[in-house]
This record gives sequence, structure tokens and C-alpha cells, in this order.
Amino acid sequence: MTEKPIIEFQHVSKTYQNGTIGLKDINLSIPQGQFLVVVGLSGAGKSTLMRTINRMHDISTGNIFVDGESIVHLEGKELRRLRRSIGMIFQNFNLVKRSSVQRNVLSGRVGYYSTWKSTLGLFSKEDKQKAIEALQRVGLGEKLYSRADELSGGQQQRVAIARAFMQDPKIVLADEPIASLDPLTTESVMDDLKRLNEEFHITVIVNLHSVSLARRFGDRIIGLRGGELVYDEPISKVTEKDLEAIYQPVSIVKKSEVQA
Ligand SMILES: Nc1ncnc2c1ncn2[C@@H]1O[C@H](COP(=O)(O)OP(=O)(O)OP(=O)(O)O)[C@@H](O)[C@H]1O
Repeated sequence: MTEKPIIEFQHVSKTYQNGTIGLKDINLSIPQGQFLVVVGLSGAGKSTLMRTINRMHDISTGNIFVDGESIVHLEGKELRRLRRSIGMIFQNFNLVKRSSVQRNVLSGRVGYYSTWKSTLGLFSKEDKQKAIEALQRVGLGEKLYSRADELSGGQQQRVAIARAFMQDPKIVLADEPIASLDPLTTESVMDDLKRLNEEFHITVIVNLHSVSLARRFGDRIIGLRGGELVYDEPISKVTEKDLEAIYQPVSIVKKSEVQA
């Protein structure tokens, strides 16, 4: 899968206001259509890395390019356009629990509507049909009119995936998407993400604690420690030992340029 990078980090560092280092001189090039898994101990900087891509966090130094365009100074309309092209999946689903599944899924389209139209729920026929199809794609077609909080955790996460799909995203960022789920549900959520990746060529970046899932679903694995990129290998080269090492407190490992 050798393609132009959809995301590029150039010497990216992030220090939080209280002085905590989130990221330290990250250089990273992610080709379009890659399924990238980010691993590392708690506090390693995985969420920070992900959230700099849609500007939920601003960086301190360096530059980030998405689809060839520097995003670090985007504002207003341009920033909204960036965020529209990036779906985000959270550990806790972030659904509006008292709203219907349909409304939650349609909210993935709000970036394409004026504020008043989306506030009033004035979505087009096409988008309503698209919502049905997105739900069917994650096996929840029959839940269209259920309230979000009537669904199981795994079902809610799949609604969140359908919502992200509604954005027509180029990139999906999934920040510990399975951390609150049981093993069986985990499988279906990971399968849904993989399908988005394979069928629609959407670049997926997933932050995971499960090494075995990382190996099963990823094209490439990167490891962070203390905000630094300490590991970067295509899945074919990843060994169990490497991954164990990433989770050791002592400094390791090999790091190589990956042209995926
Ligand atoms: N808003 C914040 N203000 C200050 N420090 C923060 C903030 N968010 C994160 N950090 C710190 O930045 C570092 C990286 O945090 P981050 O959440 O990116 O790690 P992580 O690898 O995603 O961890 P986890 O697996 O526990 O979610 C940690 O030391 C964390 O305490």
C-alpha cells in the first residue's frame, strides 16, 4: 500500500500548559488507506498524538500536514472543513443518549449543514437514506428509532462508527474504541473499523492496549513512550517481544522508517 501520505508529522512536540510533555519531536508519515495502530503505556501520548490531527489539541512546535496541507494554523471555516473530513470514535461513544439512533447517526452530517438547519434537524432525504445504510453496514439497521441509551455498549460504539462514516471522512481516529467493551463486542467493533478501512480506503488510526488485536487488525504499529516515537514497524515485522518491550518501563527499541 504505497501511497502519498495523508498525514505527516514533522518534528511535532506538545507541552501542556502545566509543563507535562505530551509529544516529543514526532516524525511520522501515514499513507492514505493505512490501518495504523498506536500502542504504549498509559500516559505515553497516544491520545495526544491522535487529537493533534483534528486540532482537538494544538501542538507547541513542528508542523502537521493533512492531505498535503498544514493544519496547525487553520481557523474558522477551514478548521471546520478539516474536522468534517476526520471522524472520531471515543472510548465512551459520545452519543446523545436521550436521542434516537437515527438522530445520532445524522449528526455526523452537521458539518455539511448550516447551524440552523442542523439544530432543527432538517436533514435531506438523501442523508436520511444514507443514515439507514450506514446503520445497516454496522448491522444495526433495525435500531434506527431506538433511543441510544437503550443499546448495549458495543451497539452504541457501532452507532458511533456509523456516525463517523456519515461524515464521508478521509480519516477515522479511534481513541481506545474497545476499552469499555467485552471481548465478543470488541471483535465486531474492530471488524467494522477494518471494513471502513478496506472498503472505503479510509485511513484508520486506532489507539489500543491489546497487543493481539493490534497484530490482527493493523497494517503498521507504532509505539510511544514518554511522548516519543520508540517503535515503528509494518505488521509483518512486528514480534511479540517487540510489543512486550514497548510496555516495559526501560528504554528500548528499534525504530525504522516504514514506507508501508
Ligand atoms: N489536558 C492535559 N493537561 C496536562 N497534561 C495532560 C493533558 N492531557 C494529557 N496530559 C498528559 O500528557 C501525557 C500524555 O497523555 P495521553 O492522554 O496522550 O496518553 P495516553 O498514552 O493516551 O494514555 P492512556 O492510555 O492512559 O489514555 C500524560 O502525562 C498525561 O498526563
